[in-house]
Amino acid sequence: MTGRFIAVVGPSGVGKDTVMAALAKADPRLHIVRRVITRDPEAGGEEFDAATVEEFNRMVADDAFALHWGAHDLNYGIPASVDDLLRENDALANLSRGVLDQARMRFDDVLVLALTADREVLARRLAARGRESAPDIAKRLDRAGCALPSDIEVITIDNSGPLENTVSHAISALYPESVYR
Ligand SMILES: Nc1ncnc2c1ncn2[C@@H]1O[C@H](COP(=O)(O)OP(=O)(O)O)[C@@H](O)[C@H]1O
Ligand SMILES: O=P(O)(O)OC[C@H]1O[C@H](OP(=O)(O)OP(=O)(O)O)[C@H](O)[C@@H]1O
Repeated sequence: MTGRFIAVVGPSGVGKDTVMAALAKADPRLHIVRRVITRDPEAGGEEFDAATVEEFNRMVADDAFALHWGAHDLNYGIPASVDDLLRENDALANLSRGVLDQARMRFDDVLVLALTADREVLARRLAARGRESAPDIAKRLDRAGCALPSDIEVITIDNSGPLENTVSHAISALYPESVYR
């Protein structure tokens, strides 16, 4: 594998999916990993493959996932086919902070892109996104302070400001040797 597995992490509403989409649009070296989620296929937001809990459990039993976890009463999986993508490309995956240690064991080259924003910004963005109910938003905000492992390479970027700033900062940090824009 020559590509890097770039785990995009941060609290709910910080902008992980939005930043990933903007990064993939801005730089052809970056490819988004499409997740399998036990979420209503009509829920909106990121593009994902919807599965029922039964289908998801079958995929776990069949070793179809490189990584999988549970959060927000949902199951999430990174398909094992990510290995094909990593043969030639860098891959961006929206990950739980809770599976970073597992990611490090599963992939040769893992880099963490940690996005941050103030709690007020998170609350405003989650309300504006409109995908979750008020109690679900409150639960998500309660996880905003979740810690990262200390012994892993992390690029931390504040996404409180304009998206373009986050994108140019991230690309310079991911490809410091290149002037590509
Ligand atoms: N830099 C930004 N400036 C303004 N709004 C943003 C920015 N980044 C993300 N958003 C908005 O915040 C909301 C949450 O973003 P999303 O990508 O769904 O976050 P996450 O995947 O981390 O939960 C979305 O409505 C998105 O359009
Ligand atoms: O353990 P944590 O680091 O808190 O992350 C928990 C989950 O939250 C995010 O999911 P999802 O993209 O569904 O939620 P979000 O869009 O609200 O961030 C992330 O991808 C994890 O699946």
